[in-house]
Amino acid sequence: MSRSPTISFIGAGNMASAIIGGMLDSGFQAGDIWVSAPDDGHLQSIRKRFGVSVTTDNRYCAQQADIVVLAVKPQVMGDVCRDIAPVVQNTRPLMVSIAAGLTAGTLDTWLGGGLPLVRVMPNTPSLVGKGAAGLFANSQVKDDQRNAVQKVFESIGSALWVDDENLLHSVTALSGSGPAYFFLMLEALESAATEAGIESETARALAIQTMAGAAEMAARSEDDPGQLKRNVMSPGGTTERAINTFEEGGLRDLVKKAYSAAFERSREMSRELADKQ
Ligand SMILES: NC(=O)C1=CN([C@@H]2O[C@H](COP(=O)(O)OP(=O)(O)OC[C@H]3O[C@@H](n4cnc5c(N)ncnc54)[C@H](O)[C@@H]3O)[C@@H](O)[C@H]2O)C=CC1
Ligand SMILES: O=C(O)[C@@H]1CCC=N1
Repeated sequence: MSRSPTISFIGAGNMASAIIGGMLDSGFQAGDIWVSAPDDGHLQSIRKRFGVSVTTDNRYCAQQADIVVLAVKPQVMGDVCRDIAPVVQNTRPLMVSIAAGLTAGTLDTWLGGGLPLVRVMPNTPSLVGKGAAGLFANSQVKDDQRNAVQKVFESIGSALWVDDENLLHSVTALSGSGPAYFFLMLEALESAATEAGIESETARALAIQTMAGAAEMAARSEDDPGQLKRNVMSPGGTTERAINTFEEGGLRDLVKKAYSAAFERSREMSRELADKQ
């Protein structure tokens, strides 16, 4: 693929929008991108927002592409794959699935077998070029295809390959679902501060800047997060009180439980969805 690849997205929702928005910001061309979905608000909004080509015909969309990104909910993936299978068996693009839980083996069966397929677990901060994605390639994927998909996901954040597909359950529980964990923390902080009397806009701005600043420091610092935390905790001061409150309230156990719940749900989905569709 020496020219820019044509990339088709099947599905026009949150994650497709985040990836496309990030790609366009980093220099990919709207003219190289196709999107298909039922004629709903998603499809129209993606067309208006990004100027990409859209269609309600998944087969036509898939036919345009060197890379087909499957960006529908796992529950409808079986129908979508079986519908486009005759087309992609003929054109043989690189297939990329971003669905949680669905294994490369299940997808390959639905797509008629033998196609190069990469599973990616991305996340929504891809929209602002700060995504974190885990990638797994099946044995049909050639080096140039691996490089092409890496280029897409590196253009919107970091892209790390895993050799064992099972590790994608962990990636899902960590960085796939992870943005929501931090948004929850923002919500909770904002509401605590608002109840204590700060205007909600001010509270939100301070909380967001604090989270962004802490993340940037953790990324740049040679100290581990524990040390960075201790640097804020003046003995007998305010942070110490708050951190003790978190520890006594069992925050670490709660985080472990939430992580395991997401991990187990990812495994459960791979079994359930393979049987059902
Ligand atoms: N939202 C997130 O943070 C992440 C989502 N994912 C995965 O991305 C995939 C999409 O998730 P979201 O974007 O959040 O869902 P969404 O519900 O926002 O988008 C799904 C899209 O699929 C379209 N669609 C429904 N039926 C279709 C069909 N038969 N043919 C073509 N398009 C169809 C809908 O119109 C919609 O545009 C899921 O498989 C999910 O597991 C992966 C990582 C993160
Ligand atoms: O909640 C979900 O199932 C998807 C996968 C990771 C983030 N959203």
